[in-house]
Amino acid sequence: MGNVPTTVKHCLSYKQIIEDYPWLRSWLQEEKIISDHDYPEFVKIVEVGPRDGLQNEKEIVPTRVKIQLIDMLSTTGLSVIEATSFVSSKWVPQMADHTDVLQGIQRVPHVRYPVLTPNMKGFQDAVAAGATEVAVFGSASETFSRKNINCSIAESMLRFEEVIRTAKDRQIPVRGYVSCALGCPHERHVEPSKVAEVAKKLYEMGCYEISLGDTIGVGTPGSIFKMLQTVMKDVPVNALAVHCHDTYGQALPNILTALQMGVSVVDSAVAGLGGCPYAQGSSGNVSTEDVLYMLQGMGIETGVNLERVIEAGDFICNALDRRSSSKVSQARSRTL
Ligand SMILES: CC(C)(COP(=O)([O-])OP(=O)([O-])OC[C@H]1O[C@@H](n2cnc3c(N)ncnc32)[C@H](O)[C@@H]1OP(=O)([O-])[O-])[C@@H](O)C(=O)NCCC(=O)NCCSC(=O)C[C@@](C)(O)CC(=O)[O-]
Repeated sequence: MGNVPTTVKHCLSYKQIIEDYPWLRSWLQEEKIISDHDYPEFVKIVEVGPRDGLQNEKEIVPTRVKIQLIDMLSTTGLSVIEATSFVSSKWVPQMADHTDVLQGIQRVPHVRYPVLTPNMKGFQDAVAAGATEVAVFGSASETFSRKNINCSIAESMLRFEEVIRTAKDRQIPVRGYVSCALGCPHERHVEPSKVAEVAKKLYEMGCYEISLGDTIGVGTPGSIFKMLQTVMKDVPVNALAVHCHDTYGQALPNILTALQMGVSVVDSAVAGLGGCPYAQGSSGNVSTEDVLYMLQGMGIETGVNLERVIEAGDFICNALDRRSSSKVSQARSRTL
């Protein structure tokens, strides 16, 4: 929220005043009365651990473990937990139990459980299994699109169009992903204009939110700034989310940059699990615990209980017999 003196904060709706008198903002910033950045007051966390976090695990994680993880996450205050994906089990064996997972979890009111659906088959299977929200996933890189979903970007858009249209008829919300938004494991550089083009198409087709994925975690505050600046010309900022992997340790600074630009939806995975099976060498997602700790420190609301997320992280790390990638979780276990 920035550094607003208590008197200003308490006696006036300063945000409203700044909206009514935009010239006041620069004066307040120059006088250091408010921060140079207008951070969102609330950030929605989209927990992708059970899907993005687990899809790349070599050993098949037992279905009951996935269900327990989702059930634990459901008690943390998270409002969105991506549960699984309805993709080919030949391509991603770890997600073969999608129906059992979706039907086995205890759904908590006000928590949404979206699932990935790359095409009509995935969509139909997901709906038959009880999905009430889905996500399509495209790419800004032609090569990654072919390797990940076995079709060109243009073909993927035709597939998604059908999924989105059918979902709309059934009043099922659709989220859209754009992978390789800051770099591709095959083509390396990806032009921000290409990211904007794909994001715009998904948005115009009816996706309510577009998640921009740094699939291989190569982005920096400099590159995410340029990419978001370009995308924001075509898609309103309140429809954008960032999805950062932490390969180069840049995920938190990248998220901070996105927040400074007005983005208020952040994807993250409990315990920093994850990696994409079609992006060799990329590391896990930014950990939910670390994002929450940063947001708490900035006074930004999320509605999510950090301690409970740490417990869910401990549970899944024990089940996988691995140390959490979350710095916050590691620090907490050292100080216990
Ligand atoms: C997209 C497909 C399915 C196309 O797969 P395909 O082989 O090109 O599909 P096809 O239409 O040619 O059909 C071939 C066979 O697959 C079956 N099939 C067809 N569709 C489905 C389906 N939905 N579910 C189950 N089976 C399916 C279909 O029935 C047929 O079966 P057969 O007759 O040979 O027995 C395949 O390429 C696939 O499953 N890819 C996996 C993609 C994936 O899950 N990637 C990881 C997630 S993306 C990601 O992690 C990035 C993200 C989102 O997190 C953001 C970021 O980090 O940037």
